Amino acid sequence: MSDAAPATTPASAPPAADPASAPANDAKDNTRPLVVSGPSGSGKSTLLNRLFKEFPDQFGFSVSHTTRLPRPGETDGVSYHFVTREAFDTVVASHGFIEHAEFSGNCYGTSIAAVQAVTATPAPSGRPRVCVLDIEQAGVRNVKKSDLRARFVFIKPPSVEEIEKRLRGRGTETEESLKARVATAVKELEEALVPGTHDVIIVNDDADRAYEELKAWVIAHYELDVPCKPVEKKVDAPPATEGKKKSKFCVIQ
Ligand SMILES: Nc1ncnc2c1ncn2[C@@H]1O[C@H](COP(=O)(O)OP(=O)(O)OP(=O)(O)O)[C@@H](O)[C@H]1O
Repeated sequence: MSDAAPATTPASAPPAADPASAPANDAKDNTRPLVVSGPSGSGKSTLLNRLFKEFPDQFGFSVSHTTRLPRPGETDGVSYHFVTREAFDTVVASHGFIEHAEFSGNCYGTSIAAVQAVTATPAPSGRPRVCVLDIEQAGVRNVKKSDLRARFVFIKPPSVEEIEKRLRGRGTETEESLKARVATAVKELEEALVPGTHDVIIVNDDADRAYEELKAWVIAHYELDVPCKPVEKKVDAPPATEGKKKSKFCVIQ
């Protein structure tokens, strides 16, 4: 892969000159799921964890379905929707899953209904929580076919070599699974970089810089409560108004 690409590549049409005539597609809408995809090792979890930490309770992952039995401490409807194979197959047959797969004899799936349910539990502001989908390319294609009206962010690694290095460093892969992930990454990158596939492409070369890019993009497309940071006092700042109720959050509109 080339290192020459700009850090952030708007993958959609350029913005309209007059904001008043901006397409409705650009309006902030928390009911639109945020799809974050990218090859294994590109840094999706790293960036999303930072986002969730900085904006607590304002994002949510959907609850997946599984045919495996609950483990001690797991709650149905919270950890997973624990279902029978028959019930799982019914959802498959009705095209109710965005993505599903079988691992070690158990089925797992992300349902469209579960994604929609996330917005039903509002954020502390009362606005809908933003449902985040961390999915693979096949899932991205299915979301595009659905009525979910999602927004698509692609996290691009600086190079395939860097993915391999990071996955080795993460220490979660066997040599075999590592090779498989790298091979999949090459294919995913080819497909994902076709213009129009994603709304924005963020190159995760430097985690701090990539996070700032992601955060700015998310704030521009969703209504979030931004926790206020203490502002440094300026010498000529006007005196604070006494008795005024202070809010914990600044709302970015
Ligand atoms: N910009 C970066 N520079 C260096 N290392 C990074 C960077 N971003 C993430 N990493 C590291 O790379 C490894 C893979 O990151 P992460 O687990 O976030 O990837 P992922 O895309 O979520 O992967 P998977 O799809 O397999 O879950 C982690 O060890 C993480 O700490």
